[in-house]
Amino acid sequence: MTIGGEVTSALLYLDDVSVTFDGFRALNRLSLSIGANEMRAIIGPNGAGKTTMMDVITGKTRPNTGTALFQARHDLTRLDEASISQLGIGRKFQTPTVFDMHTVEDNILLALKTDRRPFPVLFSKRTREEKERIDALLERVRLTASRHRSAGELSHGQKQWLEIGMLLAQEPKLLLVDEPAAGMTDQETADTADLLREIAKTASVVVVEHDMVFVRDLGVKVTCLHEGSVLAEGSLDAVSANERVIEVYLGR
Ligand SMILES: Nc1ncnc2c1ncn2[C@@H]1O[C@H](COP(=O)(O)OP(=O)(O)OP(=O)(O)O)[C@@H](O)[C@H]1O
Repeated sequence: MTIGGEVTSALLYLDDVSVTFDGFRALNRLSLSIGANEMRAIIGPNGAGKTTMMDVITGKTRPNTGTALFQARHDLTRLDEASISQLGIGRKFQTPTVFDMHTVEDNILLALKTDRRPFPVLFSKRTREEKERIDALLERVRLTASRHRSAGELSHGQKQWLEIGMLLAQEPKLLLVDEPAAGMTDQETADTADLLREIAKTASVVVVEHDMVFVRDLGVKVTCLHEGSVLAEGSLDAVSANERVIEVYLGR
């Protein structure tokens, strides 16, 4: 493997990655790189390989062939999921997984601690530093006013933000977000785009999304996947005008 400029400057570098399930190629020689503090939107029809790509990055799925490097030196194809998470790669699945019975701020506190057993964490004294970090994270995800409510009472959009706040507590260098706008109101969708843009000032963000209004709002480079490879990449306007993209995805 040659270590060229693109490899060394990229935070995430995928090259020639293939994943086969029972003879079916879910990823087909996929190449993609994400820079530091870059936000990228990934679009594409159902079955294009978007989830499988995220699974390769997080170590859930091993590629049959190809290169997956983080910070030009960590070979993601050889690390397990826990090690990859510790490198600073966080993943937000489509359905929020927060602790409904606990308050919003306790959810953030649980995410801050490495000891995740709720009893010792919630009943131990909070340090000043922890309080400040909780305040800052709640502010960031727009939940300061809801801090004492139980997470189960939040709207769907607020639960998504809480989970993003819990991921931010781990200070990720790369955040993978799967369809954050699904099921959100128009206002929540617009607020989520703002939030992700803010996050991208200090971390890289990969957003898989079908909602084109939201993708336009993000205002970032777009990659369209199809049949496990990159079909088109560039500005949303350029990608949307691509005839193949219209044929396989947008024009449906
Ligand atoms: N564990 C698996 N075993 C067999 N086939 C799989 C497996 N995981 C994914 N696939 C297949 O691989 C292809 C790519 O799936 P993937 O979930 O990555 O697509 P996607 O772009 O995320 O689609 P969607 O937008 O519907 O979530 C699909 O045809 C899917 O059926």
